[in-house]
Amino acid sequence: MVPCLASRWPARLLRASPPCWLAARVRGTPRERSPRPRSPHEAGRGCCSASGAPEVTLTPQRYAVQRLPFSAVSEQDLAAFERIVPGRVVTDPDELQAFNVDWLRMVRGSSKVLLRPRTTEEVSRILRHCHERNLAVNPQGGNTGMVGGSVPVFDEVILSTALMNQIISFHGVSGILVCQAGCVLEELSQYVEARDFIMPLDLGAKGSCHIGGNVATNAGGLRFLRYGSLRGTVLGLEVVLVDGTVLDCLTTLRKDNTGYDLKQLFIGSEGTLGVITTVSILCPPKPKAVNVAFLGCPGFAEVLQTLSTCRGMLGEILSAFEFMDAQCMKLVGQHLGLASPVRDSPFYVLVETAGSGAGHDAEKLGHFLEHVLGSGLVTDGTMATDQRKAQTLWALRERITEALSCDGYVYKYDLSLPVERLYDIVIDVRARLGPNAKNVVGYGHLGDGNLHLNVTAEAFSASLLSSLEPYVYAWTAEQRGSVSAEHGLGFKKKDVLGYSKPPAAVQLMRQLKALLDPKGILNPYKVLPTQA
Ligand SMILES: O=C(O)CC[C@@H](O)C(=O)O
Ligand SMILES: [Zn+2]
Repeated sequence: MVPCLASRWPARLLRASPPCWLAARVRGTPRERSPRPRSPHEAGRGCCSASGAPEVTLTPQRYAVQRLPFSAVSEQDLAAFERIVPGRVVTDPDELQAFNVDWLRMVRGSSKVLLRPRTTEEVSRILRHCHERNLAVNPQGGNTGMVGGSVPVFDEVILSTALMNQIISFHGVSGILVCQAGCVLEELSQYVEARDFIMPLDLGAKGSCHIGGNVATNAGGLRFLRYGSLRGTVLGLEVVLVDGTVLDCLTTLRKDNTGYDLKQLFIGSEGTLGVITTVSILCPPKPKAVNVAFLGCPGFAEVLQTLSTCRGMLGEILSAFEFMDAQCMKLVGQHLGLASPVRDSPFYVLVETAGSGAGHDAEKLGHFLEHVLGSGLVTDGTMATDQRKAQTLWALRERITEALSCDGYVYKYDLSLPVERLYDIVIDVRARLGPNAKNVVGYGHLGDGNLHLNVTAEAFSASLLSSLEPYVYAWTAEQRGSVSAEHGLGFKKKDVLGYSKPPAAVQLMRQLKALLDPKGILNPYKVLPTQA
């Protein structure tokens, strides 16, 4: 058994933490949420022990990366920070540990200082100081990213948005929410749901992730199929530029065609171009009826036909279409003790509908189920109309990441592929690795053409990595897919940008970076490929 160390979390997260066996990171209907997501290493009945796990290897020891010639934080800098954010400068190494290590415990920096501003003005003064002093800065939200973008690589100053957690306004007719970047997604969900709206995005990490981090990484998640990308639902942003300038593009307008849409530069830029401090976002009305069906399919061809049938028969009420293979299901059972109500299928799909008429939706779903069962596309299935059962079904999908982390070292790939080829790469990689891998699994947001290909092994192995990379990236590029569908590039994927973007695009990205951050102090070593 691979030991999973109970990871250290920021105090607010630990306070919110229920006992691990209770804290099912379930999703269910939009009405009720789990208290917080857990690190895979503090979760999972039976899989995690609090002792015996090795310290996470320092990033520069595992990866070839050289510290850039930034200044080191001095006593004078600490005194200046103390004047800007009095009592909110953290230098205690024990406290800093959780902020230096990523959620998956795969990368570790060695920052000596964490700053906790409350206002845009404080962020502006911090950045102005760091810019003048040539100090590198790592903006950090809930630290739930998957690609090592949210923690320092070396000794960057960590700028946490955790205390920037105020809701500024909510408009009950338009559904437009304006809030600070450090608001936790789940808390925003609860706030707008009490007013009959929902957030346009939902993620397994909702209990910890910050809306500013979601926007900075253009997070996808479970509602993408229905409500689309944050690039469409974010209406405005306030961003602090590297020299401390506050860029107020915080419009709440649905339509605004005046010049370049500057906010799009910061959405998905992972904190490398500016620090997002306030977000204006459009929330859809809360659906009145939510149903979840969990189905077993005899093959991937049938999964695809079920998706087409779903689109045709459920139309406007379809709100999620997720798939997972039998290996995923085996791991959630083995490591988390979750039993699937549908068994012995090579593939499973989770279909969610969300609409405004319970009777109408149930009738549509009923006809759909009758059809897919009758035609053999689906061999077995179960349906939930009540919230508790729906949550249990969602947990089978949402907790796969956690189960994988309990299985060993995980090599993660987050690919956009044409749906008809989407599972071929899983079969291919499984054959390629043979017994060198423990498990090779495929799951993800099939409705969005997004595969999560994950490979587990007892421990990190450079030779296994070399069998996977660049093979997986080249395979994806051949299909004109994306090497990062929704997780971003961060530190771990920055050098594979070229598989999804042409040299001219990468060059333009470098020029934008140089324009907005000429000293390169904002989240360095992330997003853009290392230059020779
Ligand atoms: O762990 C992963 O690879 C995927 C995580 C997340 O994007 C999900 O869809 O569950
Ligand atoms: Zn995902």
